[in-house]
Amino acid sequence: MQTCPDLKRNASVHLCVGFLRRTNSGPNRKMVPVKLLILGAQNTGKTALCVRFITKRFIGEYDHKKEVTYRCSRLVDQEAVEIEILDIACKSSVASLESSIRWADGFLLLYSITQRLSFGEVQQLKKLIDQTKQSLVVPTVLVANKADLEIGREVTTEEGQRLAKDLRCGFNELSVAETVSSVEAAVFQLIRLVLDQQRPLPDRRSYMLTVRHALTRKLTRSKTMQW
Ligand SMILES: Nc1nc2c(ncn2[C@@H]2O[C@H](COP(=O)(O)OP(=O)(O)OP(=O)(O)O)[C@@H](O)[C@H]2O)c(=O)[nH]1
Repeated sequence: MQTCPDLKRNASVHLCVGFLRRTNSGPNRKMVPVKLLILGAQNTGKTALCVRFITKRFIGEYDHKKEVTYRCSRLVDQEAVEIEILDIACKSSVASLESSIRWADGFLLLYSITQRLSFGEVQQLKKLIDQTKQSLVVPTVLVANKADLEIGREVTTEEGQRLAKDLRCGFNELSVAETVSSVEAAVFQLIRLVLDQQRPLPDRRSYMLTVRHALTRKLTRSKTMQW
């Protein structure tokens, strides 16, 4: 296993993957910014997931003292997306946690299948997210990590699926250590949820026009009746 003690030493890490070089999108193409926050109990693999997504490598141990913002650019369904993932310090105050929640557009909620306590913690975290965001729909994906440690499993896949349904989240059970593709799939699923929420409703304009016409007709009719 490789160690990476410096990753959490810098307040912000800029790991920009060469997206523009790999695609035919020109430099003038407008990127959509998407801000993600990864949350979960200690030792669930939050930093490992971020580093895996950004670098495709699994690094065993990290220094956990400071928060880190990971940055990269990816194409998601032909959309150029500028991604920021905030991995906060494990001993953050509630005030700083709430401020990070306000900053983010979407949330990765991580628990470890070998740690039942971490499963309980994601429920508390989702409650705090909903209270802080005060929005009916908050893009969130629940990630059950360490699926390679079947022998130490304390949370079943069905329990994870049920919780995701209750919390109205996406769900992925995976092993950051074993597969990079499932990590990418989970992050992309969240990005899609964020992009969907940011897109204007396709029929919002026509709906507004319909309402306007109906109101105009009603006003004209009532005027006619008055005269
Ligand atoms: N077996 C296994 N170990 C993993 C997996 N993901 C992470 N780990 C290990 O779990 C430990 C914790 O991972 P971290 O990424 O440091 O966890 P964290 O949630 O960022 O921890 P804190 O910053 O303390 O909250 C490390 O030893 C990782 O190597 C996985 O999928 N399988």
